Amino acid sequence: MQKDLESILFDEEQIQQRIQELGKQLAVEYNEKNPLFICVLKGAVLFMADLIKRVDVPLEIDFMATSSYGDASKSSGVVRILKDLDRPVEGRHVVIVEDIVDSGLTLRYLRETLLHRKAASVKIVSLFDKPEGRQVDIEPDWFGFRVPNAFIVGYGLDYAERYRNLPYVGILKAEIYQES
Ligand SMILES: O=P(O)(O)OC[C@H]1O[C@H](OP(=O)(O)OP(=O)(O)O)[C@H](O)[C@@H]1O
Ligand code: HPA
Ligand SMILES: [Mg+2]
Repeated sequence: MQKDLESILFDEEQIQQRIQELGKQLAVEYNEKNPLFICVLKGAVLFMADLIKRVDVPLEIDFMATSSYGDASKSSGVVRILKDLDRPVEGRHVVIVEDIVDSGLTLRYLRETLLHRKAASVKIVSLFDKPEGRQVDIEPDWFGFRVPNAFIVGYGLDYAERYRNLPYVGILKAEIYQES
């Protein structure tokens, strides 16, 4: 699969090292708040699994699935909830765990939805931030790495559902998403 990548941006060790740092920061912020960490499926599944092991305070987890890219490399602009949370968030300190903030449309929708449901607080941790992709005004409260304005895959991030299982992250060759 590596032959489909133009370059590797972050290897396994760099990713794990950065997640450890983020975990420590989150543990300081959420000590004694019993936060609810919400994983935004599917892309954030690897990050969520590695992150929560590094947040050494009591917390709970839940999952939501959204889709706006489908099999494309550009957002459709419409965010759909494919799977909702199991339990109410009213009164909870919520941390949205994302793999990437690109246009920002997914996160804006999720943040508004959770605030509307009366969460006590809603903050965002994203492993990757692509500021040049932004279409709406939203920023993660914590992020792991800035990435260039290119389509990246690996470590949960897909193109047409592929490449999620790469343990590293890289830029997908343009010819791969232009051929289909
Ligand atoms: O900032 P945005 O432009 O909204 O892009 C970010 C979102 O897009 C991707 O999800 P996608 O809709 O592809 O679903 P997936 O996680 O199942 O791949 C990614 O995992 C983020 O959730
Ligand atoms: O660069 C990206 N790669 C994969 N999925 C994405 N969803 C938003 N941006 C990206
Ligand atoms: Mg996707």
